Amino acid sequence: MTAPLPDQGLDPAPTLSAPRAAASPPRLSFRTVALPDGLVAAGAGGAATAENAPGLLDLLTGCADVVSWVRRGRGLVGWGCALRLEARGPDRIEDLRSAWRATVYASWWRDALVRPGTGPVALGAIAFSPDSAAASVLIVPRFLVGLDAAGAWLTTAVAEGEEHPEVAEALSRLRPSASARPDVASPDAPMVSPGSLSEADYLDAVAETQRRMAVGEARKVVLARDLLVAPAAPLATGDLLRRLGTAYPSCWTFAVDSMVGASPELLVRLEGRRLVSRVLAGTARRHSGDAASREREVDRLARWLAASSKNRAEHELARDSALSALEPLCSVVRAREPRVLTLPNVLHLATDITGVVAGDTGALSLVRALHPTAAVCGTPTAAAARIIAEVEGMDRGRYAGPVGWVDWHGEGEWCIALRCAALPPGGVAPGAPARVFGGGGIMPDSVPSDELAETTAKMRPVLAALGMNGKSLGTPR
Ligand SMILES: C=C(O[C@H]1C=CC=C(C(=O)O)[C@@H]1O)C(=O)O
Repeated sequence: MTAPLPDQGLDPAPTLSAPRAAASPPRLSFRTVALPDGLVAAGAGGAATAENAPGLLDLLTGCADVVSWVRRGRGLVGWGCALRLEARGPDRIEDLRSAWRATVYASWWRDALVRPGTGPVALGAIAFSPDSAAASVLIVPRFLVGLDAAGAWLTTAVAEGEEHPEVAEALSRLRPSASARPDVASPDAPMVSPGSLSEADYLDAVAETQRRMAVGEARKVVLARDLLVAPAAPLATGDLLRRLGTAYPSCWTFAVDSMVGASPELLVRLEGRRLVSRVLAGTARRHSGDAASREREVDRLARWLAASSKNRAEHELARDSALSALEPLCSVVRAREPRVLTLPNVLHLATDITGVVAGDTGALSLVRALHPTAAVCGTPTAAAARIIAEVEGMDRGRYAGPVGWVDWHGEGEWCIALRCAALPPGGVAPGAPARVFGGGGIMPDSVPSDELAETTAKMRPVLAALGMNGKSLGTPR
């Protein structure tokens, strides 16, 4: 008998509204067990190593309904859904936080490892705007495999009273299914069509935003656009993730509720009482070329970026917004001097922040305080959010919202959902396009055509994973 695909044959998950779950929490049972050494390996981006053990992202080969949180080959991947909590509106983050807390209190678990990511864990994706039609969600996967420096584990989640699957059965689901199609890149280019705004509309939106900034309405506004991209052949979400993880190993390769991407921006990680955050804003676009010219280009761009007054001012506003959100919740918080972060497609100005939280503040409370930073909204926040709503012409859904995971005592790791796409249910295929997002901070002295090129450069990770080659991607200006 062939093993079923990991996301096949599982019962549909119960979906609960977060306020309902907070009032009458579901009772779940979790079980975490250590996995034998060598079963899963930490390949660079989550893909197989020389020893031939599958990487975390290899476990998702051919799968559609998956969750992922992988960086440098370590993290969490899962499939199936034991519980889905949903929230909407201005209180969506607090509603999810209290529903998760109530669920944890009502649940039971066995976890001999007690490490970050073991025991009860939920992965979440939160809408950028309180007015979004998209649900903000926390998902408890039925099977979750984790890998850290000390080894791998498996957590299973079932309703109270149900049997946990045998470890052997769960392990059989870990092996990439023999029936899964190998990930072969299609020779044909994907179909690309404009999303909510054409390129010309986006340039108009930038001009309108700058006009409003000139009369003092805001100092910085982050504007985004979307593209609809359908690959030439069906592409499993797991395969898309593996391509992202391999090309962008230093980013967080995420998948939650059909939002997939490789984000470089850490909104907040809370471990014990210590937090870490990495604010990104200010961008230089990389071009292609041979290895030597790429190296020279990185040096030149890094010097240019560090000296650019427009990018420094844009960065400072994002950094200040994160610091002022964190300060009231921390007994101490410190920011380093900005540095340049180099990624395969772009360079960013980056500020690393560390702190110690006061009281029993959890990761979701920090997320609520931080979102939206001026890296994705602007300054002042309310004015920038209003301009975005009026000028951008689209519902961002979960793009630019928080994405990450939270554990049983409120610790976890959250990024901003950037360099990402919203996939149709069931995954991308010809006729079923992904909605790919890219944005950038507009300043009074921004050059609109540069901002447009920057959005394309930021879409490159996902466009390339969807099969657009260098030529069809164009050379960013
Ligand atoms: C809004 C995005 O990027 C943000 C993060 C880093 C640099 C940014 C910038 O330079 O504009 C943006 O603030 C995006 O990737 O869609």
